[in-house]
Amino acid sequence: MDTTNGTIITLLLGSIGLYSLYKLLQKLRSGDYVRGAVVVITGATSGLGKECAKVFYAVGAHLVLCGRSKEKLEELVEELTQMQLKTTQPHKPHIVIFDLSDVEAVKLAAKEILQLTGRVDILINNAGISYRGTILDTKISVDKMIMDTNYFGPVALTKALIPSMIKKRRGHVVVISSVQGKISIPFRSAYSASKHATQAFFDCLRAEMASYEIEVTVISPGYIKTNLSLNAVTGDGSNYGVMDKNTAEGRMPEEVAQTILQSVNEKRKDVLVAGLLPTLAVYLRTLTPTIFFSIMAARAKKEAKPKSS
Ligand SMILES: NC(=O)C1=CN([C@@H]2O[C@H](COP(=O)(O)OP(=O)(O)OC[C@H]3O[C@@H](n4cnc5c(N)ncnc54)[C@H](OP(=O)(O)O)[C@@H]3O)[C@@H](O)[C@H]2O)C=CC1
Ligand SMILES: CCCCCCCCCCCCCCCC(=O)OCC(=O)COP(=O)(O)O
Repeated sequence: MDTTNGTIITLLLGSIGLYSLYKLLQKLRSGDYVRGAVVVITGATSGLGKECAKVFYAVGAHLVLCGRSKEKLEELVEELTQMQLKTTQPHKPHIVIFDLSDVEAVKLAAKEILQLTGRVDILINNAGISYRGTILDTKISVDKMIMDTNYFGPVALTKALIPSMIKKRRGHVVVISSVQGKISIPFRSAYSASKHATQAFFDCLRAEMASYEIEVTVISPGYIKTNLSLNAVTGDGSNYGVMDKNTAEGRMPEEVAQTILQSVNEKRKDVLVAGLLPTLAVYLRTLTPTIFFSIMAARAKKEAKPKSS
């Protein structure tokens, strides 16, 4: 081995060593960020929200679990308190019940949260509902319901809680958007619009909060194996009630919850949690929109149900 090769190998090993040390220090420091932090999670009754509750509880967060069903939240608290934890002092989670689509109920819930805990360190806006339908056959009341739940609810909750973060000059707002917050696919108009609005609002919030040391993380997952499609609504407001193949074959919610914890620890700003095709689709939409629009039009044509007359 000549001197040049030797130097290159030494530099390479040195860099790997330094990088590993940096990652280790980051991991050690990040443990403190969530341990003991008051973490509010919406949509904790099911799917991704429930898994976030488990993952954040396991690292010592002081949870406030939000949802519409008291029974399901109480079951989750029971499940959490049965968990064998490495942290010495687990905090008993609080539960707060409200419907996110009702802005007045959201404001009251925010007050209740602050009365219970005195502060919020991390807010995870996770709850959401999806939809299946054609634009022409979808009632405007359904468009509004989706926007109320997926957009105005998280916006109202964030607005009500963020002044308490500003006072403390500490806080982190996370929102679970979707790949569909970056690209629109056919027959998801209301859902996709609500997620695009979410992306825009929280990008703006990030800029406005930078001077207060408040972090904003937008998470945009691809398909996750949850009840999202089963709970989706159709254009007339009825339940869709189907476990879609894409959803059933999606990522496991516990894996996505871990990514969310890591993103919070690393104070990441915008996180796409998706496979190759959706990721390419996001780039295609930006770089060559005409091609993307043609692919979507072909998809709409292929998936459209034939009209009976
Ligand atoms: N699963 C997927 O493929 C993907 C999901 N996402 C997003 O992840 C988030 C979590 O969804 P996921 O876990 O998959 O789906 P689930 O249907 O399993 O969970 C949705 C959660 O949102 C709650 N929720 C719905 N409507 C309301 C409301 N009006 N008020 C209060 N809570 C409400 C539900 O509560 P309740 O039990 O009361 O119905 C439930 O806890 C959503 O924002 C979704 O858009 C993003 C990308 C992909
Ligand atoms: C150079 C080659 C580029 C090829 C690009 C082809 C484009 C392929 C289209 C891919 C579309 C991906 C859509 C992903 C949608 C998604 O992951 O949504 C997540 C959700 O929020 C799921 O909600 P839903 O209610 O729709 O189940």
